[in-house]
Amino acid sequence: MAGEQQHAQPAQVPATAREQHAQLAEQIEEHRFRYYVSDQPVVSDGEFDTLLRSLEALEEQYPELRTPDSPTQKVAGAYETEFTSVEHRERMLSLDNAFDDAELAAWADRVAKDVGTSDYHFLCELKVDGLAVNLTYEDGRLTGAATRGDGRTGEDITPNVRTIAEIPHRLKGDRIPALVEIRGEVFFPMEAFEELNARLVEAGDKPFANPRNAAAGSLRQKDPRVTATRPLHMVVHGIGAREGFDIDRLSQAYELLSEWGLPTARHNRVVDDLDGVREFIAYYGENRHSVEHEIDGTVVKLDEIPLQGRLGSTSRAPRWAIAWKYPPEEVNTKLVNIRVGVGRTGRVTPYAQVEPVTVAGSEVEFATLHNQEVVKKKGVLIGDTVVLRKAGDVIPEILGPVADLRDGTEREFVMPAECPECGTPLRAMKEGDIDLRCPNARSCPAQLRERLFYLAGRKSLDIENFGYVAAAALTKPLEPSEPVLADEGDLFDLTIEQLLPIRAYVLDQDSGLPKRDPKTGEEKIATVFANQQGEPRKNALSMLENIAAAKDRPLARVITGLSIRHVGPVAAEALAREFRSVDRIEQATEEELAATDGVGPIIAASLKQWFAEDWHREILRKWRAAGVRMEEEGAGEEQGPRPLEGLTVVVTGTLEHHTRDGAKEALQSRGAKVTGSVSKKTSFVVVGDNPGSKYDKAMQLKVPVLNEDGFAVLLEQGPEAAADAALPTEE
Ligand SMILES: NC(=O)c1ccc[n+]([C@@H]2O[C@H](COP(=O)([O-])OP(=O)(O)OC[C@H]3O[C@@H](n4cnc5c(N)ncnc54)[C@H](O)[C@@H]3O)[C@@H](O)[C@H]2O)c1
Ligand SMILES: [Zn+2]
Repeated sequence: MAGEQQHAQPAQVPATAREQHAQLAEQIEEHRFRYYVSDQPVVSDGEFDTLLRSLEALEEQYPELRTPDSPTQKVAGAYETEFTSVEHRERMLSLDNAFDDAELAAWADRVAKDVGTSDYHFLCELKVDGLAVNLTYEDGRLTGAATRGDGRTGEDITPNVRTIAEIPHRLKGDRIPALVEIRGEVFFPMEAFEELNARLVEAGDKPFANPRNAAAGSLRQKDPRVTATRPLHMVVHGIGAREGFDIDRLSQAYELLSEWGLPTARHNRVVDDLDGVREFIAYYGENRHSVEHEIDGTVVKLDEIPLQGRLGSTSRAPRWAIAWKYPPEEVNTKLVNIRVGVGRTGRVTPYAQVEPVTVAGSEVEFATLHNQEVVKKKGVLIGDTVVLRKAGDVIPEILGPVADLRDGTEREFVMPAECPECGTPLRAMKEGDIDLRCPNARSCPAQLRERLFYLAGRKSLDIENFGYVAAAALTKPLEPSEPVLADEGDLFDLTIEQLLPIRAYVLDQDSGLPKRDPKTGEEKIATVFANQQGEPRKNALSMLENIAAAKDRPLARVITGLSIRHVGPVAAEALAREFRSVDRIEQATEEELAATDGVGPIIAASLKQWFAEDWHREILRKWRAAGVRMEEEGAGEEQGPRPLEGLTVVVTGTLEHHTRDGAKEALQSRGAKVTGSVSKKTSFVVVGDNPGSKYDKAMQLKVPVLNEDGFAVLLEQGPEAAADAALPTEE
């Protein structure tokens, strides 16, 4: 017997290991209590799993420590709580995990060996991140609902579960069994999470750290009326005890359950072999966020129910199923500070600075907080331990605080009254705006820096060697005392002599904060444009060359570079196309601007406001004097004729001698309008290779179709000659 063995060789387990085991076990039990009973865990799942794995490793080394009451051997959750306990007819188990492909393959091998047939299938399911519940239906009526508890006995939460709209009080259809236990996961939708926390904070209650805790906390309410106000959902993922209901395959059972009106999963897949399983795992690893609930892994099950019985279960988990965990997207970290950043348009946004952590494969130090209202709604305090989430390519965000770890030193964030970069008092620009802005648009170093960086970027003038560090050095140097640029007006007149003496912080583009030396921790300062001998750096010289070359960029890019609110590349393109010069945009009335395709009233108003500022017009004057393009070639009355004026042309398919944009520009510069869809009003459709449905449409509507040769005729000789060169239309 195990007990006797322990007695026989007590010396084999060193006292330190025994002590370590006891300590770990106690910690784990405490975390489980916080997780399953208080719904307020203080460590992340990842940290918890690490503790549990350390315990397992210790027991691997000293098997005597693996007693039946070790946390590794039990389904967690046997606690005295305020709910009445209720016995499950069949045990509710946990799941064993596979953390890599070898563990998954080992599980599949064991199944193959023990199952005694080669005729079986794997059912792949998503692992829903919520809390497990058991529903008991007798003669089709919901007669009880319980949490998992220790797997044998759970908490009676029947009145609470009855408030969940998706869960039928009565099963519908025929073949309703005398008894069936339904197992599933209750979850809280991510979209509703922030709103719930906002409500809790406003009422002076503790916010939840993440949606999983919100689900558990909402369901396990003393007053079911509170549960009723929470948007809980459920996904069914198993069956327990049953009478008068026999079925061969779990996947088929789900179909039946669905007919009875139960919320079954939509993403399950039955596969023949391990490769099929791997594919499913890989697919949802990539598409984790295409699902309506949070998932923390996938669950692979033997689909044949009689074979499940043959494999049986351990004290904690079935042998016929295994969970594959995806890397956690949530970690706990300390909210060191809430800072505010100033954007290109002066918008001041708070963001979180956290103790650096690695999550979803990258190191995170900053997370967005959007605005001061969001900070309040999330209920986070500076100094809190917080749950940080980094999902895929999405910007890291803070979900909520771990309120149970507060020690009273945490403090509320107060939105500063003044711009952190230039000291100007902040204000909302319009009544009802949540966002505060720095009104010092012209020379606020932060705003000018962001504008310059944008102007030098891909979407605008695309100036190589002109990056964030240069933009910062030109606008907020340590030396000389005055920045070289007070606004973007003098950009094209910069000289190397002006640049050489500049010393400035080397700024990080994501945070706008000085980068630090990894060794000393000191903020980096550099003569950005000169080397140690005081000679120009190569980058500085090419930056100046590239600035000069940028004077000749197309008009639309110049307009984009002015950072006029709401005027991005698309609107700039529309403006350049319609007005063909900055002067004409300035002279146009608001109505004319608003009537332009792709512009509209908001942009029109914004343009009018922009041109009303003296310093803006001064920028234009200086740029013009420096030789920056202010009009499209061929613009203005005195310029050549517009031979294609009045024509509407569609270009489709791949042309040999023109890019799509090139073809468009060639047409537009001659006055034609280029559109994306063919109608009766279309004058010509230009087709290249693989033209697709637009070609068919043109044929249908008998719109003249030009191949590339015909297109050349149109450009060179005009519409009449082109009509003769059109392809024959089928009758
Ligand atoms: N942060 C903490 O302090 C803390 C404490 C305790 C536990 N935890 C976390 O809880 C989890 C461990 O809990 P566990 O032992 O219940 O194991 P588990 O959650 O890893 O797996 C078992 C559970 O998965 C659920 N499940 C979801 N989708 C399923 C599906 N399609 N088919 C079958 N079951 C499905 C079931 O409810 C089942 O009970 C870990 O993620 C752990 O990190 C965290
Ligand atoms: Zn400012």
